[in-house]
Amino acid sequence: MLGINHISTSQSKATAAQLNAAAPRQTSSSIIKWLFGHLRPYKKQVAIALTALILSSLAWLLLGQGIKYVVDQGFIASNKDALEQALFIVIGVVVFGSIATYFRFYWMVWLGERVCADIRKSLFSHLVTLTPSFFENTRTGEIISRFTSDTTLLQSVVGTGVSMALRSIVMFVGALVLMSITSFTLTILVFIAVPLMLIPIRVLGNKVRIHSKLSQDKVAQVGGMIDESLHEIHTLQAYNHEHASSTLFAGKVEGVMHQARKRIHFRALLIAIVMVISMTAIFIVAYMGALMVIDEKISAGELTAFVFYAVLAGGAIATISEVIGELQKAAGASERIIELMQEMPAITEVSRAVLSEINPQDRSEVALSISNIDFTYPGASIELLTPKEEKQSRFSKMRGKKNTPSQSHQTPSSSASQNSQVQSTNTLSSSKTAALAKSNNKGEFEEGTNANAQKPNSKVINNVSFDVASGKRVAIVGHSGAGKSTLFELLLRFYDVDNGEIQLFGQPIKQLPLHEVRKHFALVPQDAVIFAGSVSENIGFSNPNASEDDIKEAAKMAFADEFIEQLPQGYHSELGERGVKLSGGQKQRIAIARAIVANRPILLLDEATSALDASSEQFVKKALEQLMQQKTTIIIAHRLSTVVNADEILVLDKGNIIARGKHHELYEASEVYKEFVDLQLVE
Ligand SMILES: Nc1ncnc2c1ncn2[C@@H]1O[C@H](COP(=O)(O)OP(=O)(O)OP(=O)(O)O)[C@@H](O)[C@H]1O
Repeated sequence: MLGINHISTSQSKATAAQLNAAAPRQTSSSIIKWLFGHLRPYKKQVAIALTALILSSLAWLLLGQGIKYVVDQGFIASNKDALEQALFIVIGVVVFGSIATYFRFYWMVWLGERVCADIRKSLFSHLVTLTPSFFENTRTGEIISRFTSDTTLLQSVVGTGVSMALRSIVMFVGALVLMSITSFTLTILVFIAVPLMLIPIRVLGNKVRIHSKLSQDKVAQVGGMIDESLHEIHTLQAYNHEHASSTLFAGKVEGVMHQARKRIHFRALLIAIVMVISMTAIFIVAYMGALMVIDEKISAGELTAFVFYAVLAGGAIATISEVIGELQKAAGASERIIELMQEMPAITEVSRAVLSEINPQDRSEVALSISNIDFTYPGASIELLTPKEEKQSRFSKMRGKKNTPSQSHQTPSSSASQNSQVQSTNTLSSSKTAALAKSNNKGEFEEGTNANAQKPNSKVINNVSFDVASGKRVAIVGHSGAGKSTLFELLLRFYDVDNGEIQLFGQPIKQLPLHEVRKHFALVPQDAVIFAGSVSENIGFSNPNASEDDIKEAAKMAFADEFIEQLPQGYHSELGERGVKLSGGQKQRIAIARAIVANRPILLLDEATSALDASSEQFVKKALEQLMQQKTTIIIAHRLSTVVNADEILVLDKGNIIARGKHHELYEASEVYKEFVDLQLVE
């Protein structure tokens, strides 16, 4: 079956930790540069936010002077007029500060949201260019987590965190200056108290951070389990696994709770200790200040203003230390996002300058020409290295060389696939690698056997050659695991062949842009893929220029129009996630209509093996016939009628073409084909 649904939740997938291990570590400055690089297009908004931030901070600092005036000129001098005047000034300052705060808050949070939206957009655009091998080796849950929680973390840090930190820095410096002007002696006293406060902030803050990280990891595991259970709900329920899954889930949630308890404990302790130290320090400073007032060294107003500034400065320090923790978290999140952004597609296009396009007029008689191709899945051969080769491989990796010994025989043109092999080697978990090695060898691989002797068997496609003339129909038959779907993957250039060449209308596909190759193929996988969306959106998915009429026309040709019209909102009916509201045959007809709308010259069809009821079967058969009219078709055949009507049949066995010809010739000439037809093909 063609693995169109590449993202699965297989246990054997590499975790992000393994992915991260392979990626180069980011330095703090590169992370900051990357993050603030996203602010560059919004210089105007940054300027407004910063101006508002400075103005609002100055307003709050000015308030201290207002308080001093109230105390000295109003209270102490018992002057009602001065009190009234001071009241108006203070209210004016408060209103001004509040307006500036509005702008500061609005634009800072706006910038956070903006940066987050931009990062999400570019991350998604990048992810959809990565080749399937990447998604086979990375857990979906991890990618989703980078998308959602990591970008959300950045959003809150850029929006709120940075704003709070900047405001606190301005406040702290301003308060410090005003404190020293008000009373130098008291300022020195405060300076003795500040380090006392910083010690618990540093020690306990570290503990809080460690436990936050651990609890984030545990939350990610919970997310992974929800993702897996809900996607596989049918299997879960069919095996009455609800209770067992719930128990397992409860265990994981309790794990989060346990971790959270430790984090909360340290956080609460931190708050309590900082409170004791800061309040004690303030009271001691206030006491010393009161003594100075009695000795008439400073005025009562000055003391009040001083305490006000000391509280502001203390608050600013607490905020800064909190934000530093947040920034560290954000740095981790940025690093995880940057790693994803730096992940390169395993398939690389040759330089734009030498890329050509296929002119529809120049389409040659031969639509596809496949010559002597070999292919091994990336990473599949690593398990087959001899201990000596493994040692060499590790050594060359340590020295930064990319080639593993098993790749050294490859031609320079296969460098992209070499890169992908190196990537996957780095990221594949050992269980996956072992599984792959086993599957590729069809059980022939045994521990302790000579690895070199096994090497040829790891090839999924072995020296395959065939041509498909324009307008002809080629059927591929073979046992499960013979390599039929892999051939499709190679034609669509999801992977590069290790040796040999594939030509599309006379041009090597490696010389064509990827989109140019793929725009010549319409793919109908065995399991029809339905996206969450309306019927129209699902059919029109393959062609953004398709009109409503084109979509209806295609649905009619695919014998889907009738059942679509019976849906509650016809073509606008929502199909639900993965098309849960449709039957198997209906999904297939939607997929066929999608291929009709695409109107591509070559069809890649993977005939469904799942049994449909007789009338559905007939509809799907007729729909496929419509689709294949006047098209070049390669079809992975599971039905007798398909092979009987094919212009050529290729019999694939363990990656080799072992027989080819028309049905009646092969049935007579090839034992394997005869056996295959008799046992496997349905009427
Ligand atoms: N992404 C992959 N990574 C590693 N090995 C793979 C991958 N996909 C398939 N294989 C292996 O390649 C071999 C050929 O698989 P392929 O899916 O091409 O077979 P198939 O003939 O289409 O089988 P089926 O009829 O069961 O779909 C199998 O041994 C399979 O285990």
